[in-house]
Amino acid sequence: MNAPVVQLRDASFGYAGAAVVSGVSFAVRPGEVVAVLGPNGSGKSTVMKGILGLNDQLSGVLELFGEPAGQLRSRSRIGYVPQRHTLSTSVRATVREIVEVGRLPLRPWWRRATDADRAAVDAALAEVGLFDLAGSDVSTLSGGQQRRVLIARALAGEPEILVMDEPTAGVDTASQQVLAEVLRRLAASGVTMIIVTHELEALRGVVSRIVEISHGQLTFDGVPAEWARFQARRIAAVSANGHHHPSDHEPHGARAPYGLGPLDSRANPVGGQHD
Ligand SMILES: Nc1ncnc2c1ncn2[C@@H]1O[C@H](COP(=O)(O)OP(=O)(O)OP(=O)(O)O)[C@@H](O)[C@H]1O
Repeated sequence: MNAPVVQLRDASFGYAGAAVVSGVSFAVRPGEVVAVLGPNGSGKSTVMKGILGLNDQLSGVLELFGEPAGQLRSRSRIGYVPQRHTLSTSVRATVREIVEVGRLPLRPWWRRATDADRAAVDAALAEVGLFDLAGSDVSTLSGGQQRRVLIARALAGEPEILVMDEPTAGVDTASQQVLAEVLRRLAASGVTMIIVTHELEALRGVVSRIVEISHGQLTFDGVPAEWARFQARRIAAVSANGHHHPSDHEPHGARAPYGLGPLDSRANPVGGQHD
């Protein structure tokens, strides 16, 4: 089997020396599409930023492409689509100009764009269905279209893995469906992806594995069918208890995702590790 693209072993990540997530172990293999689920504030973005080297790794192991992350020579091997990020309406740039930025890490600053750069930008625009809007001012695009511009910008760097933080959040249902279709096409063409999401339903058929982070810990790792069984057991546990007592550890206002009751660590089946 191919070496994992991402391998975490007992890893802890946080900010200013304080851990937000700890003891996280999972692997992402080539071609896998891993959804990262969990309640608000549970640490999903922190894990993503940890993989990208954007916060503190406090312990454990992070390997990228089979090597310790610190030895990664080219960050462009990882494409990142940040959270809840649309392009400012004050940006005066065309769709193509924004997507071209995704090529910059691949070429020295003094070198003009080559045919290969232009072809990669064209391919990225086509991949997200924005080729015909390449000359449009990004400020005239809808929120969903702007998300697709950001995905194209990441794809233009021809990354070996795409890390996306809530790519379908905050856009209307029709745009969400278009975005899901883009992700479905990318998945079908073998692109490895890690997708933080609250909208698993929109990504049905795209996601090949699910990882759940709850209260800074990994609480589930398995295929979608196992997740469905896990959720069914949770619902049964809630029904058996009659009602939900929020845990003392549950942050104020936090809810179990998808309206399925408390995140009950007793039902935790972590163990379907793929490393
Ligand atoms: N830059 C930062 N500095 C310090 N603490 C942070 C920083 N970013 C996030 N945190 C804290 O880390 C915890 C987890 O946040 P994180 O954004 O990883 O959660 P999340 O699961 O992605 O949440 P959401 O679903 O709301 O995006 C929160 O308590 C948050 O306040």
